[in-house]
Amino acid sequence: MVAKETKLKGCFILEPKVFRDQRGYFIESFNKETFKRLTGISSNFVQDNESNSSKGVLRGLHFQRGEYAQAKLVRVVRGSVMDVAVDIRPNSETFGQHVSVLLSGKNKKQLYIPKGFAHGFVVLEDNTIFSYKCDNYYNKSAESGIMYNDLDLQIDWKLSAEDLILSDKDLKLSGFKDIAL
Ligand SMILES: Cc1cn([C@H]2C[C@H](O)[C@@H](COP(=O)(O)OP(=O)(O)O[C@H]3O[C@@H](C)C(=O)[C@@H](O)[C@H]3O)O2)c(=O)[nH]c1=O
Repeated sequence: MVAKETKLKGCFILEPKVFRDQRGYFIESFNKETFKRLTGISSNFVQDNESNSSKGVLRGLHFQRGEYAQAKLVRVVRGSVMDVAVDIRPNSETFGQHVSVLLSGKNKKQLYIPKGFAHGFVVLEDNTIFSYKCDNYYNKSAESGIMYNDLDLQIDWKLSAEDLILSDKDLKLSGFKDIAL
């Protein structure tokens, strides 16, 4: 496993070592000790999630408020996405900035998104399986989000707006300036 911090402090791209043989491949998708050694972060993941999406699906930008905030370790098992993490930590030097990373079943990259970020992804291939760990439980009443195309965030989602598929909930999210932090 190798890890590299992004321009956003505490947000890391990780690449597991891939063991290939005649049967296929093997990776350690998460190892608490290795993760701590490479990032300095003592993780305490308590929930694993998985979603399957068609090309054009955009999920996000999501976060949970206050004490329910979640750090996430995200990856793609099959297919590909462009994954986006937005720094919404009010006192951060990079407040409002984002990183975009191509995550795919092929490159096996992972993104560690600390608490205090909004997260979303756009799916680039049909039948994409997205898998992630969270260090806090889902809490419906603490759910919040930012509209994916907010002009202040300037995120290039790669696909044109008419090809995107969003949930009704995500189509009603707030603007970046209107989120209560
Ligand atoms: C996220 C989540 C959803 N659900 C339920 C609620 C709802 O009925 C159904 C689908 O939920 P959503 O539409 O919120 O799923 P989705 O849009 O995939 O939400 C996810 O998006 C990405 C970008 C994230 O960062 C995640 O943290 C999460 O917010 O699943 C849970 O039971 N547990 C969970 O942890």
